[in-house]
Amino acid sequence: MIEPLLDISGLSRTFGGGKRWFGLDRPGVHAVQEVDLQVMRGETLGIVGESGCGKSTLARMLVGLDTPTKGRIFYEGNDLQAMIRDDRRALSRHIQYVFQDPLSSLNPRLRIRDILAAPLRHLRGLHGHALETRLAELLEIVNLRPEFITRYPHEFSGGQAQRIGIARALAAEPKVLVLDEPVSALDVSIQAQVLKLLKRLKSEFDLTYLFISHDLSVVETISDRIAVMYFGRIIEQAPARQLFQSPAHHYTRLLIASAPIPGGPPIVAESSDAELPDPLAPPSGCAFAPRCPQAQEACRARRPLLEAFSSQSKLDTSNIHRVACLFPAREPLSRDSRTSVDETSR
Ligand SMILES: Nc1ncnc2c1ncn2[C@@H]1O[C@H](COP(=O)(O)OP(=O)(O)OP(=O)(O)O)[C@@H](O)[C@H]1O
Repeated sequence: MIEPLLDISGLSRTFGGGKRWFGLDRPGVHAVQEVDLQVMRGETLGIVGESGCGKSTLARMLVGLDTPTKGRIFYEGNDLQAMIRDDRRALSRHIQYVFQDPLSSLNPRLRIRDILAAPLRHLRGLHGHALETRLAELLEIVNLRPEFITRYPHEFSGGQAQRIGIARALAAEPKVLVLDEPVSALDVSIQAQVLKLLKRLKSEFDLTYLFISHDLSVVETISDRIAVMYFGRIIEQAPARQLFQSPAHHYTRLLIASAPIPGGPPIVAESSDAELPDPLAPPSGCAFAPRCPQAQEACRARRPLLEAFSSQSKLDTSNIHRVACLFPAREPLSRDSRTSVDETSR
C-alpha cells in the first residue's frame, strides 16, 4: 500500500468557547471539524469551499501557523504534534505556505534580496557565494529579472509579488506547497500565468500541492483530486474530472452550478438559500440541511453517512476514489464499488 505523504486525521480547530462565569457555556467557532485527508506524493489536492468554511484554518495548521484543538497531522509517517520543537522545525521546512495576498505577505521594509536570503540562511544554511548563486537561481526559476533583487515589494505588480512569494517558499526546498488562494487577488490573465508557473514548478521540483481556493474553475485547472469543504468539514472528495462530471453531494452541485465550467455538464442549482450557517449557532444534524433541496428529517437530526467509493471492497484510504454524503437519496451508484463509513466513527 502506498503511504500518503501527508495524512491528516480527525483534525479540528475551535476558536473561543468554553465556560463563562456563572457556569454558562460560551459558544466557540468550530472552524475545522474532524477533517480526514490523505495527500499522496506528487499529487495536487484542491480544497474548495465558500469563504468562511475553514480552508485557511486547515492550511495554517498544516504549516504550524495554528495549533489543532484535536487530531493529528502525519508527514511521511511522522506525527508533527508529537515531535519535539527542533525536529519539528527541521521537518517543517518541507511544508511551505504561499499566502493569498502577495503584497501584504512580504515585509515592505525589506528588499527582495533580504526576503529571499532569510530562508536560504536559516533553513538551508547558505552564506556568501553559495547564497548569491541561489538567490539568482530563485529569481530565474520564477521568471523574474535579476535586477529585481534590489527592489522593494511595493515596486512590483500583484503577479510579480506572488512570484516572489513562491520563490520564498521554494527557498526552503520544500516537498509540499500549501497554496492558500494563491491567485485570488490577481487579474484573470495574471492568474493563468501564475497557474502555468505553478504547474511547471511542480514537475520540475517534484512537488506536492495542496491548492486552496473558493474558485472551483481555478481549482479544476490544477487539481488531480478535489476535496469540497463545507462549514469546517470535508463533505466530498473525488478525482477532479469525476467531481465535475458527477458531483455526488448537493453542495458540490450547487458550487458547480454557481461557477459553471466551460464545456462542463449543465447542472441546475437546486437551492437558492445562499448563506453559510452562523458559526456561533450551527444547525443540528447536517450543517447543509437548511440549504439542501433534498434534506430529510434525519438530516436535521444527525449528520449523514459518508460513502467511500473504493476499487477494493475493504476501506483503504490510499485507494478511495471519492467520499460523499450517502443521503439524502439520489440516483443509486453501482453497489459493488461502495463501502459505507459512518462519519462519526471515523
Ligand atoms: N483567529 C480566529 N478567531 C476566531 N475565529 C476565527 C479565527 N480564524 C478564523 N476564524 C473563524 O473560523 C471560520 C473559518 O475561517 P477561515 O478563515 O479558516 O475560512 P476560509 O474558508 O479560509 O475563509 P476565507 O476564504 O474568507 O479566508 C470563520 O467562521 C472565521 O470567522
